[in-house]
Amino acid sequence: MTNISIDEMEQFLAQLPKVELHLHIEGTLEPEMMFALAERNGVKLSYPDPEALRRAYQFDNLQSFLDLYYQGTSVLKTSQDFYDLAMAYFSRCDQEHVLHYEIMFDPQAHLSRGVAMNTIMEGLTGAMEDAQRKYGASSGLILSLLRHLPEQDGIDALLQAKPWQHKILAIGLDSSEKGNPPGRFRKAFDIADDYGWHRVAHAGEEGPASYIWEAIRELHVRRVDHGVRCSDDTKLMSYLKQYQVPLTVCPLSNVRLGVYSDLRQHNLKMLLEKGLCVTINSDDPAYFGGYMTANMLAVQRAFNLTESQWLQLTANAINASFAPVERKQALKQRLTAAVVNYHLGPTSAAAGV
Ligand SMILES: Nc1ncnc2[nH]cnc12
Ligand SMILES: [Zn+2]
Repeated sequence: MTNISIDEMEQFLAQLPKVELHLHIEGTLEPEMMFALAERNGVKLSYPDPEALRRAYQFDNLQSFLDLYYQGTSVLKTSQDFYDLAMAYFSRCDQEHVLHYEIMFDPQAHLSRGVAMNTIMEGLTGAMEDAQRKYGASSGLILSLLRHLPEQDGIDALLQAKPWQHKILAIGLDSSEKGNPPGRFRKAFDIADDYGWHRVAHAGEEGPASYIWEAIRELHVRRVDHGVRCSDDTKLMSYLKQYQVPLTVCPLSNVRLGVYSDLRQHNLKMLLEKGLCVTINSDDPAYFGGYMTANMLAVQRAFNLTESQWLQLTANAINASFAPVERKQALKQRLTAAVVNYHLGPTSAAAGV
């Protein structure tokens, strides 16, 4: 490939088909929507307006973010609220050519406020079905347990999700990582196994590389959310490479939460070049300053990746997804067609060149 300019590379990234595998739907709650839902539901917020709230988004670490994130969920009360929240993200995905997304939700953050599992699930699944019809996108739901709470609280949430088990793709594990090792959630993950779900967990975001091992060995996770601390352990890096265990890396999140002081210090390029299955994701875009494309552009500005590295990152995300084989094939075809189209123009792509 010939060298292309920074502007051309940014255009290339903007039009590239994308797959997002690490996204908390509650983390897409933009301040404007938070205020609109607060008004609709009679909830009082502790900031005067969306701008003041946005100014408060200065985080020292994961916990300082989570404190605001959980406060934000207080405006989500009805199925319509969950529907509107999800639909806003899906519409954004359509604009950014995100063709497949696997979204996490935190039921315990809502059940504890008296919002029923049916309310959450009706809203989210309704939006997913409409997004499939309207945009042709495919999606999946990951029920994520809050690791700062006792395992039994998570098990109770899982039992309430049983009637919805066929609408959920995977179990996840998130929230405050330090001091909350994955091994504590073995029984909960066994229940998810009985439901036929896949398994993922946040590990090695702020917590040590040993939590990544633990998530793999004790929770049998199929992919690791974040996982960037794997670079502290060379044996672990070799394992992740050998078994192509996907890492759902979230660049802007890692900088906003102080995991890296600057994107140029991030290890994602090194991990990619060593052959690990790295993917790029947005985590909580309303809080961290950007959705998929913004994350990709920030990575490009920091690392000046090649086109083939971007194709690798996207192929990794397709392979790492829980989409059915036929859908993965269709996504790969869309990726190839978009690249041909970008370089040779739409006629060539349509002719199957
Ligand atoms: N980045 C993150 N880490 C852990 N838990 C989360 N919940 C929402 N975003 C999270
Ligand atoms: Zn996350």
